[in-house]
Amino acid sequence: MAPDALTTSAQRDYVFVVNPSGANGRTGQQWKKMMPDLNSRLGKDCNIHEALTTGPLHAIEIAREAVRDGAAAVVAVGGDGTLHEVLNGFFDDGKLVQSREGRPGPRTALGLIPMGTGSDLARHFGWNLNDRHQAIDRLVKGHKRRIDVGRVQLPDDKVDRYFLNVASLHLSAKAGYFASMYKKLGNLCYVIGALQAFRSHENRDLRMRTDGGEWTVVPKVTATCVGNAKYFGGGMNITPSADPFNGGLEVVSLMDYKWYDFILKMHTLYQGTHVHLDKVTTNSVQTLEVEEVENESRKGNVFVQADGEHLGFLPAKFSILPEQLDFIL
Ligand SMILES: Nc1ncnc2c1ncn2[C@@H]1O[C@H](COP(=O)(O)OP(=O)(O)OP(=O)(O)O)[C@@H](O)[C@H]1O
Repeated sequence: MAPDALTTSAQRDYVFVVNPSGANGRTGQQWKKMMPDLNSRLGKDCNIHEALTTGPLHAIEIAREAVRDGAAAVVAVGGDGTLHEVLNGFFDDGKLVQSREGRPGPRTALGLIPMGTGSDLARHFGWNLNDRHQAIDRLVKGHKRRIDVGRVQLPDDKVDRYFLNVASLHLSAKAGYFASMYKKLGNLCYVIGALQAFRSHENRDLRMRTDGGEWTVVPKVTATCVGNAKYFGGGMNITPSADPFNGGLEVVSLMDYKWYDFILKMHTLYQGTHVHLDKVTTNSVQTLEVEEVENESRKGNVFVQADGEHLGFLPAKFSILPEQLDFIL
């Protein structure tokens, strides 16, 4: 990774966006422990910049500034929520952010040191969770691959949102919304979130269309999950055929699930075998649009999430943007 003579200083900048509150504060502690090793192994070839977030959405601003400055890489240090925010910093006003001077040369790459509660993207790649030596090895090797990015558009929200893992709607999105309130309890937060979401849940008929085709009414939807990668909810293999390098999204819908279905079939969600069951459909798409059925009395309360972050409510459009970024593998 020796810098060549034409490389500017900014093009050697590695900006680490650290959420000190991630994983109930463990991210901040682990980050401090790994700094000496990181400096000694990466510091001779790169300028290491540490940026601690001060609250929600701050990581978006830090990442956007770093990309504008032409940094070599922006590395999210934390969970999927921090990665989600850093990813969103690569985009502005519906487009990829360009470096200020439109400098030729290497584009800013996206990296991840997974230190969150769920760390579901790390599971997709089979990385050891919270293994800081392995994470530093990856950065030192610097192997990159163009990765697809998922996009969610909510008409009421002027800002598009981007995701790497899984976006979803209805029960799973509501469960994620509640789970985020119980992160102090570690992975148990997902179980409590699901129980709380179920209390007020009702399966709903929803209108959907894929790839700009005909609208159809899908009956009694419990949850629809749109995967760029496989995992959500701290290890559920919800979209088991999803691949962030194949230019498509895997859509999995659970229909007419009752509370006891989750108890009896929970293990299939972790194994990824639920897609072979009745009441589950799976589909490979480029775009999916979903809206509520007209004339329903209960409107406006179908939750939408991406990468575990609550985005809002239906209607929503999900699409794939192939090969958007260099991702450090
Ligand atoms: N300094 C901060 N103080 C409080 N919250 C923060 C801060 N910085 C970021 N956040 C918020 O913390 C949330 C969760 O962060 P993160 O994803 O890193 O950890 P996690 O939730 O423990 O892990 P995972 O998402 O993998 O389950 C994000 O939604 C982010 O907006």
